[in-house]
Amino acid sequence: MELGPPGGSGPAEPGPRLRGLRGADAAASASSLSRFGAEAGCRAPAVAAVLPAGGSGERMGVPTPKQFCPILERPLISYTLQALERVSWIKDIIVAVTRENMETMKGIIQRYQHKRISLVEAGVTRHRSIFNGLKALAEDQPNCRLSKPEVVIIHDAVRPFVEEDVLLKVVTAAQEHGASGAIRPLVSTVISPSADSCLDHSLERARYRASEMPQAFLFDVIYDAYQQCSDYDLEFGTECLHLALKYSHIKAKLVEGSPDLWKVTYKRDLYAAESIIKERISQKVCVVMDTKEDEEHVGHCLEEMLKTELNHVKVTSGQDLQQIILEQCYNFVCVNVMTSDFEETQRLLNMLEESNLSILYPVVVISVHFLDYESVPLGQKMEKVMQIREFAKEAKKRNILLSGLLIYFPQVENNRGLEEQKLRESLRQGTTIISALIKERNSGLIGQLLVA
Ligand SMILES: Nc1ccn([C@@H]2O[C@H](COP(=O)(O)OP(=O)(O)OP(=O)(O)O)[C@@H](O)[C@H]2O)c(=O)n1
Ligand SMILES: O=P(O)(O)OC[C@@H](O)[C@@H](O)[C@@H](O)CO
Repeated sequence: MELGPPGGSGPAEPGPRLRGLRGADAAASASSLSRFGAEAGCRAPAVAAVLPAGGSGERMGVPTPKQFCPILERPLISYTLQALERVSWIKDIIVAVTRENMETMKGIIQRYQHKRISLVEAGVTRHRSIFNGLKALAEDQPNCRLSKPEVVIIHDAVRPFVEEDVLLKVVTAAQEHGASGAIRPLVSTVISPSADSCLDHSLERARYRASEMPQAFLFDVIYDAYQQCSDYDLEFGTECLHLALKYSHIKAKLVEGSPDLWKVTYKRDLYAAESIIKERISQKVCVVMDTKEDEEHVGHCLEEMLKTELNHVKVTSGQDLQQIILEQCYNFVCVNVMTSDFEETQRLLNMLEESNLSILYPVVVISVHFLDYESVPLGQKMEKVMQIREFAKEAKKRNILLSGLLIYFPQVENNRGLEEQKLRESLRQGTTIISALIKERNSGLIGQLLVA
């Protein structure tokens, strides 16, 4: 049993954070449990979490255990850790991993700056892994440096989409009832096959629920249950709530969970998880441009068109860029009018590097150049614009996906009406390209110069 850095028993740190961001959501999170405590007339409980992460992921059908499979080049388990670290009232997070994966796990903790994590050795079954995690928190263990919690959350490491509200619900229900677990409606009907694989009977689906995670327990309830557990239960059991009922005679309070609580089990689940993450980080876009320009400025035209494709488009000239980065916007459109220089874009890339923003998620940066590439031969500008490939190689090392986009901006007024129509068409095409780059986050397009 190997515990991680002593930081686990220290004050709650909100995990990976952007430089300069006070734990705003950490403060909000801390108040949620203490607020509950006040309303319920009791003090907020000390809470720890145990994450079983010692499986081999056979049903995923790939050599890498699914908890370490990458999503947007980051291991799945890191998303789950991040979700729990957002909750500042969870003081310690115990992760059970196999001895052979211990170094991998330590590398993930270091690279993604996870906090409050302690590692224990997993067991040969999920229940044994959970039991090892609980032992690390029990005070009756030698070399125990973690304080015993009043309430312990148990959550599969391969369920990355867990929010504070459901954690708060199961913890407060466990405080009152001794145990609690998230449930979801069944999608398929449960049937019982006969010995010759024919239908024996089926269950009335509406009367049953799927047991999901997170679950929470008064620590002594679940620890006593595991200590009394039969080897059969430890070997073949899959339900912690059942152990609390069978050995501690506690009937868990069931809490309706959200659809996102599902467990990543098959390869399709990994694709689904990646789509959800991409969708979440593609919502906010920041357009960096000279806002002193008048409303007719092409940058504002682009802004208006982007608003038809993307939900939250924010424009800045640069002053509040630091705050926008702190608010975790992962998509930036840098507008350059009649120049193929990259000063503005380079300035943005430098700020992003200093912020650590791209540690957890790939940041998309699109360097947009409004150029009259019909009347002015591109050759005069290509050598500059082609620098984007070099910039993009360096940016990729920092998980920043940089692409270039040329938007036609006619300067010779032969036929005003036709030129304006061409500009609108190019703006529309440019908007479609920007939206696709943000939503797809395809690292295969970095350094490419796209033409609208
Ligand atoms: N000996 C084990 C087996 C499973 N788990 C963990 O329990 C969680 C849920 O288990 P499951 O989805 O069954 O994971 P695997 O056992 O890895 O999957 P499979 O059954 O497909 O091999 C996972 O986070 C898994 O890593 C564990 O800590 N120790
Ligand atoms: O490890 P398995 O995937 O076999 O089973 C785990 C699930 O049973 C478990 O996560 C929920 O049902 C809640 O107990």
